[in-house]
Amino acid sequence: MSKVRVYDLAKEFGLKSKELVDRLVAMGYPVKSHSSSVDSDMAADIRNKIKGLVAAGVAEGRIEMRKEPEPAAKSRVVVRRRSRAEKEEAARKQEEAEAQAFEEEVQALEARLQKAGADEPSIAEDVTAPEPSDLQDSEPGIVEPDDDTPAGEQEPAIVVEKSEEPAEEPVVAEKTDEAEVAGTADAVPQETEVESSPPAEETAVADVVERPKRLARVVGRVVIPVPEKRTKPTTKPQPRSAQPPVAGAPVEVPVAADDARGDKGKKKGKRMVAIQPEDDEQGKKSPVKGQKKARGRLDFTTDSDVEFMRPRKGRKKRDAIKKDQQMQQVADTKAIKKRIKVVSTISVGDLARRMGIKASEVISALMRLGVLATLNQALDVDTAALIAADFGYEVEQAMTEELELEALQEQESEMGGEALPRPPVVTVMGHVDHGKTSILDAIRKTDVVAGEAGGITQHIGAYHVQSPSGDLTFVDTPGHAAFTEMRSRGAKVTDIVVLVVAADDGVMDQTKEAIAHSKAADVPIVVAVNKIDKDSADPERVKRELSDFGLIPEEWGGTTIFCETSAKKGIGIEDLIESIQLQAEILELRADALRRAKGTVIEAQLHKGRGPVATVLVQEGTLHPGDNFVAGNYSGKVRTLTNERGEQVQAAGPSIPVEVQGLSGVPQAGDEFVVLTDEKMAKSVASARQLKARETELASASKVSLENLFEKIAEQDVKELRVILRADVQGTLQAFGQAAENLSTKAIRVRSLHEGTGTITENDIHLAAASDAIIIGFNVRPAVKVKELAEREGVDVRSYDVIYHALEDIEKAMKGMLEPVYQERVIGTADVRETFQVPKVGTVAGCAVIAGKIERNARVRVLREGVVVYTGKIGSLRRFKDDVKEVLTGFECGIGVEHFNDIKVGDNLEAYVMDEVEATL
Ligand SMILES: Nc1nc2c(ncn2[C@@H]2O[C@H](COP(=O)(O)OP(=O)(O)OP(=O)(O)O)[C@@H](O)[C@H]2O)c(=O)[nH]1
Repeated sequence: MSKVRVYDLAKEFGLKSKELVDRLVAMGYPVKSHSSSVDSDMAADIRNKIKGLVAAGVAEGRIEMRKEPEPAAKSRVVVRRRSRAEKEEAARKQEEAEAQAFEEEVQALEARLQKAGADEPSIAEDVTAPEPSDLQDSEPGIVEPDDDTPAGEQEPAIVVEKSEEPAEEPVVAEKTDEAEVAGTADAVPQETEVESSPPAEETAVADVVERPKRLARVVGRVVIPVPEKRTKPTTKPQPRSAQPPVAGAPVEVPVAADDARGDKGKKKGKRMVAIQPEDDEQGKKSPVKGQKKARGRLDFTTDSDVEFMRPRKGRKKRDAIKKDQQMQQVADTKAIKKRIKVVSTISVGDLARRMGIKASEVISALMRLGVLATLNQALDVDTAALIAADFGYEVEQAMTEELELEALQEQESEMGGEALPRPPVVTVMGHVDHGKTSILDAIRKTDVVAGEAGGITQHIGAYHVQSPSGDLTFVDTPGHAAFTEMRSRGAKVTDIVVLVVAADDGVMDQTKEAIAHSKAADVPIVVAVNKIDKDSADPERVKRELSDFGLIPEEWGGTTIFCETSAKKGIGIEDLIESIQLQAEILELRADALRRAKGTVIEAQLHKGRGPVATVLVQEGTLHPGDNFVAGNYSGKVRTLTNERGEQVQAAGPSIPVEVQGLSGVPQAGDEFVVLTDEKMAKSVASARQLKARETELASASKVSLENLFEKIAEQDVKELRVILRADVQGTLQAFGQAAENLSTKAIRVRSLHEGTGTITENDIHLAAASDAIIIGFNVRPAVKVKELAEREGVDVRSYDVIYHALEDIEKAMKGMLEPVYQERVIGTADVRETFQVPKVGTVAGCAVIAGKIERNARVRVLREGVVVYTGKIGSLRRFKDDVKEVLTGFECGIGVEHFNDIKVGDNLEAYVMDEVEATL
């Protein structure tokens, strides 16, 4: 009997596989995942039932989505929209409830308005004049009756409304006659569109809903004290009451309108109007006031703005208040010299130094506040301010640029257009020679565009493939080290990992590492069992082996998609691409293409002729030439955008990688790339970041270590102690892994993130740094380079020779009782270049000191390929024939190791001393 896969059924109905699985499970069908199979009878039965459901869903979707009719929507999309429609419905109801509350307030206010005097213009009178200036000012008019002051004195408040809340203006336009409103250029038609979409009876309700909300906000605004300086343009609001324009007022309005059009024109249609206002909103530093007004007006014309304008306005208002307060403070605080600027955190030691007092005094002050702090502990601005106040200092939050950027990002995500499906970003990983490159090549061959244009001509670290089975973007980083290094910089670029495993070779070391790295990053894996064309291929074995790592094939009841491929013969490549798309569908990858671009630097370099260039993967929005941006610590303006085929492009949307020219420096892979409103902002954010980078370097972020583990548990910073294990033999790993996990308590779980035999590698350090893990090695020692990296990254690397000691240390650390009395300090490393047999003495190693120094009295470890083969003391240290006390880097010497004669050429000798460590508080 033929079998049908669930995802094929899903495709038939245009449903998402996940959704269909959920439905089928709810209906009691024995399916587990999208690739479960059902026999043809059951499939027919399902088809019947689902047909009915989908039809109902379509109808429902249409009814609910009448506001946003979309031509030729597939039934699959309709089902998604249905749930959105439900959400909208809920949101609408909530709004109505809110609106009712506002309505009551408004009624009360209107009653007061009537009492206050008939001479003031009513709302209706206000809006009879269709001129933009009238529209702008009509809202403030509502509050005038509350104020008994003459017109001239009321105006400052009105001016504030105009400059702070321009977006509200069309609210009143809504209430005006349609014919008149049509005259107000671009501001109104779209607004009308929004309001006109609901059925006729709802429109009336909508009016009621909208109006009181805005009135209520206006009332709130009047309460805000208006600073004196804002009384300047007193004449502006006068034409509001349909009087002949007074000098000044009409000037403002045309400027506004012109600006709005001019601004649009400038963008040459690059961005849609929905984006435009955001652009402008950020232009708050703009010296031209009129511009701001125009922007506000534009804001409101976008149909989707109605929802999100409120929070933005709130923020704007708060910002304005904050600014005013800050300005007042400037005058007040000039007298106070004792000021400390803090970016985001300051260490206890630093704070003490800046106040010129002892660190212990700061620590005692913190204790009085109930905070137990160490010298290097970072204090946030608030805590630092509290402590500093005790000593007569003020702490000021520095780097407002970064905060502004945060606010901008928040706004962007709030206001953007619709989040639409985007292509998945894929990284291919696997063991050496299992066929990563071959699979990538095979996939690239399916690219329809590259096929026509002569293929991918340029290596830019990431490329986009448009295959008939769907679009994909590959991030072609060299292995998982780069992948994890980027993650350690906070960048999440990859959506899906394709794990290539050769069917004739099975799971190997790097396969395991790739699994560990993907899991730590929480990225789903699609397995490509490659080389199935080979006689020795055994795909079942690969499945069995991968199951041990939690990658269980769907046919065995798991959730991992396995594809059998032969990159060489082009078998299964289409299936692989489809599976990736399927996984992407499950992840519901979406992005808003209309907002300002935001992405991640994949790689960057200094090019001889072109200066700094960076490959950027756009993750949100659309990037255009001319955009001002900040990438890591550098700013810039996009000069050119180049795709993977070496062609210059005018736009790059979500999931599209492009090479960007126009940077002021070389950012790092994994740095965030954000488009900002203007060059000035980009520059100030970049310089603030450079400052912060310097500070952070000094404060060196505290990662988890056994020493600070207890502290971190107490602060609830850490819920699990992640450990990466390395040992000389497999048996130790198993024994320790098990015993360590058994140490888990309610407060903290011990979790082994990755285990491997052999020496500690740079990859281990990257993984530990990105995952906040510690590294424990048994009889293995990291190489000098690896050790330096660990120091730079602040990763705690501990070496033990007995499992019991390691377990004891972890247990003590968990209880906060770890008090190291002695701490090992490596003082130097030497390479063994030759060996000599000296009668009565034994083997002497002819060495070159490659790092630090070797001291006669030091202890020494003999390492062979990173594995400790002996630990003991230095027996003799000679330069030529003389006994010496120490030998420095770059010099040669003879070293004898006490009671050890098995030294071989190529061994490393690591000299170390044990320092006594004072017990910490
Ligand atoms: N028979 C067979 N050979 C394959 C297949 N895929 C790749 N190979 C061969 O396997 C070898 C290694 O393939 P690569 O694609 O270079 O493997 P890789 O994983 O990228 O290797 P590294 O870049 O060294 O990590 C090459 O000789 C390929 O021709 C396949 O499907 N079948």
